[in-house]
Amino acid sequence: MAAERLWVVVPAAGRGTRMGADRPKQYLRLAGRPVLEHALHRACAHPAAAGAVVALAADDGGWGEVRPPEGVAVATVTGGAERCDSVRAALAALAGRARAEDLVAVHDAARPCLPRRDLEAVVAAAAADADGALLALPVGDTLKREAEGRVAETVPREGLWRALTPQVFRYGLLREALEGAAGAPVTDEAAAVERLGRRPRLVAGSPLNLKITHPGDLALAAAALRLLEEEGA
Ligand SMILES: Nc1ccn([C@@H]2O[C@H](COP(=O)(O)OP(=O)(O)OP(=O)(O)O)[C@@H](O)[C@H]2O)c(=O)n1
Ligand SMILES: C[C@](O)(CO)[C@H](O)COP(=O)(O)O
Repeated sequence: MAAERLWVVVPAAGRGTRMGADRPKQYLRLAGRPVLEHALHRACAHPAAAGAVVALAADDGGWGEVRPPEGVAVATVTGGAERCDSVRAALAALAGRARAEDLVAVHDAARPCLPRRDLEAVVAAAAADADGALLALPVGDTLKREAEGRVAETVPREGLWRALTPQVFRYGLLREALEGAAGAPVTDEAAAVERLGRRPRLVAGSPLNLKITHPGDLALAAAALRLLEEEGA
């Protein structure tokens, strides 16, 4: 990859309500360290990483426990009501430092098990594609739509993928997309970019890169992290 510059944005301003823990899930412990620390370090483990911005809740009480990644300066910004608002705030904080042609990787604080090879693959894909790229997984289960606790319909799964993160785009494109999507119900960066008529590339990622969302996910993430660390991945 030519001499690209990569900025890392980590939205970490959520409440983790679906987790139902005694603190926001990004501050639960995995291998003795905050979930957010694992996610941040793994998202910054790319040689082109020039800096990172982490979006925190206004009343965040845990950031002080997070050790900074080596060799990557990390700034913090106050996040917003929705994930897209937090990412938008982090992008605004990069104004004046990030050039329009720089790459930005947005990675959930709730995804602590990002394999290095997946980070490198999605960044390389975005560097080679003007529409950007995101890690994703093809749906492998039969999908049902629920209504009142029963099956309403079976949803055809052909061609369906689950979006993961990092999602990687050129800074100028991503800022334009998210500014233009203000108020729209976009739940990931790709959806905002798609609204501009772009078609980001899907990069098959590891199922270990799960988002800690529900109570059972923490144990899964602990097992996934052990696997990654055993493999040196
Ligand atoms: N206003 C928000 C909402 C979410 N996030 C971040 O976006 C990521 C993915 O969001 P999600 O899994 O939905 O986290 P929460 O919103 O905390 O979870 P919940 O919906 O269960 O409250 C998380 O790292 C979360 O911290 C954020 O930065 N700002
Ligand atoms: C960005 C994301 O992780 C891709 O699957 C997902 O959209 C986050 O959604 P959430 O509802 O904010 O967890």
